[in-house]
Parts: sequence; structure tokens; C-alpha cells
Amino acid sequence: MKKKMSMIGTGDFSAKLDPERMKELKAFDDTNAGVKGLVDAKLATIPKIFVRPPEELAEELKSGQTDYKVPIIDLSDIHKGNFSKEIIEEVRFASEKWGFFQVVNHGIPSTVLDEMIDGVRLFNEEELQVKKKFYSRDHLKKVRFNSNYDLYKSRFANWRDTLTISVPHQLDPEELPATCRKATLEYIKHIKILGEHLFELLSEALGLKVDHLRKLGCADGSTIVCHYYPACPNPELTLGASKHSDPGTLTVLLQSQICSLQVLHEGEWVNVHPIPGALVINIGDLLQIISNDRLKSVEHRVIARHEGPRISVACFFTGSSSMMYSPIKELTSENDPARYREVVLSEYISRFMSLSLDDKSSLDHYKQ
Ligand SMILES: O=C(O)CCC(=O)C(=O)O
Ligand SMILES: [Fe+2]
Repeated sequence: MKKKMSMIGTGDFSAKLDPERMKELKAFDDTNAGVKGLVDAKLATIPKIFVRPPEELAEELKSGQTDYKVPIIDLSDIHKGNFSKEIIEEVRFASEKWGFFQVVNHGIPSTVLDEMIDGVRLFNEEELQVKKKFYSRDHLKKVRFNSNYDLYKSRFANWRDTLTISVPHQLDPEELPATCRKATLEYIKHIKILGEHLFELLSEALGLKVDHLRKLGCADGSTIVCHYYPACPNPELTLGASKHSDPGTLTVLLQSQICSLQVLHEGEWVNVHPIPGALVINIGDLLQIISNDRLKSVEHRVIARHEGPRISVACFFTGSSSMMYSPIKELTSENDPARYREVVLSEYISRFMSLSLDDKSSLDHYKQ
């Protein structure tokens, strides 16, 4: 699996060197209008910068036709303090075998989820003049809107636009777009609490003390990434998001009701069907590293669709920027020593940002 990814994500950024492609990328970027701008212009065919070769897509299209089902875990009792053996076992199984699961009855009211999705929709469907003010590729900006953060590095652009909100706990609310300010602040409040519960559950699933992952700062840093996937005139030629694994410790994802997210399981692409009120949870590369490969960070991607827009909001828990991370001692032994070297989080994040989405092989890079 990893081998195939590194063949496709070659690290050869020839796209950078092709002047024709560069020109097209720049022209697209300069509109500040993203993919939504192309759709508004009623383009009949998607521009070349989004088109993937048929060989790659032939493989991509044999998907979603499998009997596998992403695990669904009912968290009804999670707020009572101690978790039942059954829930811990379900989380352990899902995180070790799938790296992905959906949670229901997680305690976040569905109005909070619906309003977040609506807020992202309103922002993206706002007048271009207003949206443009947020358009930026400067990673140091806490709130930034753009299309394809890796536009100039990836081999193919993805059919989506994204509003990114970094370190939301240090945010002045005024920095957020007015259209989604209230909904985002409310959503962040809830997601933070759920994140802490999930790290407690994962600690127990690993056989550690309930606060082990929390003490490592796993729930400390986070980035909220709001994606908008417009309807695509040629979904068979492109993707909403290239296959990748997430870099952080854990991702909590809210998705609207169009089924496009797929996870790679036992060599097959499995749909992550939207369930009203549910959230999708997946293990990131950093948690695979600190769990010494016990928990799995699994590749996933987003298919482009004729229907749209599809909206999703990912909360990436990134770990604490002041920490160095390495495999947890209790999870290593003489027979199973640490499989990864120490990760300095700031360096790890910089490395991630310097690559394209389908080029992330943090695991291989830190393997020892
Ligand atoms: O939009 C989605 O469903 C997935 C987004 C995703 O994988 C990501 O932001 O890393
Ligand atoms: Fe992802």
C-alpha cells in the first residue's frame, strides 16, 4: 500500500517546472475564486490542471463496490466518566484494523453540526469580494481561504476549496468570516471536549492509563479545515482529494450528506457513508508513530461528483507544538522495540507543509 503511494507520489515536482502548467495554475490562483469560481463561470469541461491520467483513474473508479462497512460506534455513555469494556474494545478494533470509524450519540447536538455545515456553505457562497479578503497561501495566517494548499506542488489539482483555521483557541473571533463565525466558535467548543474523550478512550484501548495521551498533549493543538467540493462537470476525470493519510494524531470529520469519502481497507476503497448526526474519526500518522504501529493511519480520498456542493469540516488534532514525540515506552518491548525515531513536532509540521497531499509519507521518513 505504502509502496504504491510512493510510486504515485513521486516527490518529483515536475509540475513546478512545466511553464505551461505553471501559467494555468497561476491564472486559476489569481482569480481568488477557487473551484467554485469555475463552476459559477459555467465551465462545461474542467481545466487541464485538474485532469488525471486515465490509467490512474481506471484504478480509482473500481471503488465503493465492496461488502466492507466502516465500523460505527455508539458513544452514548462516554460522558459518564468510565467507559464500558465493550466501547473500549470497539475503539481498539476499529483503530487497529481500520484506522477509521464513525461515532454516533457523541454528545454534540445536531443543531451545532448543521449550523457548522451551513456556515461553511454561506462563506463559500458569499460574494467574491468578501471571500477574496481571506484568500491567502500564507501558512502563518490563522484564518486563510484558498483552493488546494499544495496547488504549486501537486501533480493534479483537487476539485475543492478550503477555509483553514489554525490554533483556534488563540483566535480573536473577529478574525473569522462573519458568515460562519458563530457556528465555528460553537463547533470548536464541542469538538475540543469530544477530542479529549476520544483520547481517553484511545489511551484505554492501548492498555494505558486513561489520561496518558492527553498528558502527551495529543488534544492540545488543532487546526480546523473546512472543505467545499462544488458539483463537478467531469467527475470521472478528477478527484475531490487525492489519496493521503492525515499527519496529526487524530482527525474528527463532519461531512454533509453526499457520499464521496472513501477509505482504503484490505486493498479496497470503502465508502464512508454519511449518517445524519455522526462524525468520522480517523487515526493520523503521528498517533501511529507514538503507538508504535498499534493504531493505523490509513489512506483515504474524496471522489468528485456531479452532485454538489459537498461540505466537510475536519478537525486535525496535531499534538502540542512544544513536544517531542516518540513511541510510548509501555508499547515497546525487547521483542518489539521503538519503530520510529523522535519527532520534533514543529519540524514534522514544516515538512508536511512543504510537500503535496499525495506525497506524505511521514511514517517512512521517521522509521528507524
Ligand atoms: O472531505 C473529506 O471527507 C475528507 C477530507 C480529508 O481527508 C482531509 O481534510 O484530510
Ligand atoms: Fe484526510
